Amino acid sequence: VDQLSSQVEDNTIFCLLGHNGAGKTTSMSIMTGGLLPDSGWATIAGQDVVRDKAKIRKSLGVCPQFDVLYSELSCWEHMLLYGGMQAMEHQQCEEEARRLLSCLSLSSKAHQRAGYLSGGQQRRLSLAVALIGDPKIVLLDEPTTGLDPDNRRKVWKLLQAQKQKSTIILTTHSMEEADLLADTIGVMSKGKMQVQGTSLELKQAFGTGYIL
Ligand SMILES: Nc1ncnc2c1ncn2[C@@H]1O[C@H](COP(=O)(O)OP(=O)(O)OP(=O)(O)O)[C@@H](O)[C@H]1O
Repeated sequence: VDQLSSQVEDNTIFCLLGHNGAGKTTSMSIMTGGLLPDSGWATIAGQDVVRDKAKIRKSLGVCPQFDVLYSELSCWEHMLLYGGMQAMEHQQCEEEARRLLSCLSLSSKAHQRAGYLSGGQQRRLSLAVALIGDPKIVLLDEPTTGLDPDNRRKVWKLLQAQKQKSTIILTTHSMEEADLLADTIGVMSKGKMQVQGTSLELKQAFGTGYIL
């Protein structure tokens, strides 16, 4: 990642769009504190991602590119565990867990162990875990990869509603997804941010329109 400079407004969705190897996950890892930048800096709500990592993590929800779930814990137990980490009160945590599992069509799997879920179900559980407790900032690395069209739409609906409570940064390969969800789109290639703007601005600048 080279000379990346970007700013995301509160309660908006920022989509980082780019091909395989563009540098999206690397950028996300720097924001979560998983990777140290060689130079430069990033702040979340005014706090430095390296220096104030512990403080930032309290207001961060993360869905990594590859699901990091506990195979022996059920969906429900995952929700309670992560809700607890967000210091949610028990009853509120249960209500929120029920709501999120229902929005992501996982209610019938609530008491199934994560190790026995399908790939798409695990992906949705990873997303539910990232959203519980309404973290101020939500970082989602390709949250809809591997989902069927119906579930992808459910995720889009959930994220659009979540915007009222969180600022969301997500990576995707899908132009359709970025177009539908994003308030601002950043297009990355070869480690650099090539262009940023709203969908309309990008279409006006680069779109050729349709020829019938
Ligand atoms: N730990 C690492 N050390 C060295 N190079 C790395 C490391 N991790 C990733 N890279 C390289 O950095 C580049 C960007 O990788 P990154 O995972 O950020 O891409 P991406 O945009 O998320 O791609 P994808 O869509 O395939 O997930 C790739 O060329 C990759 O090989």
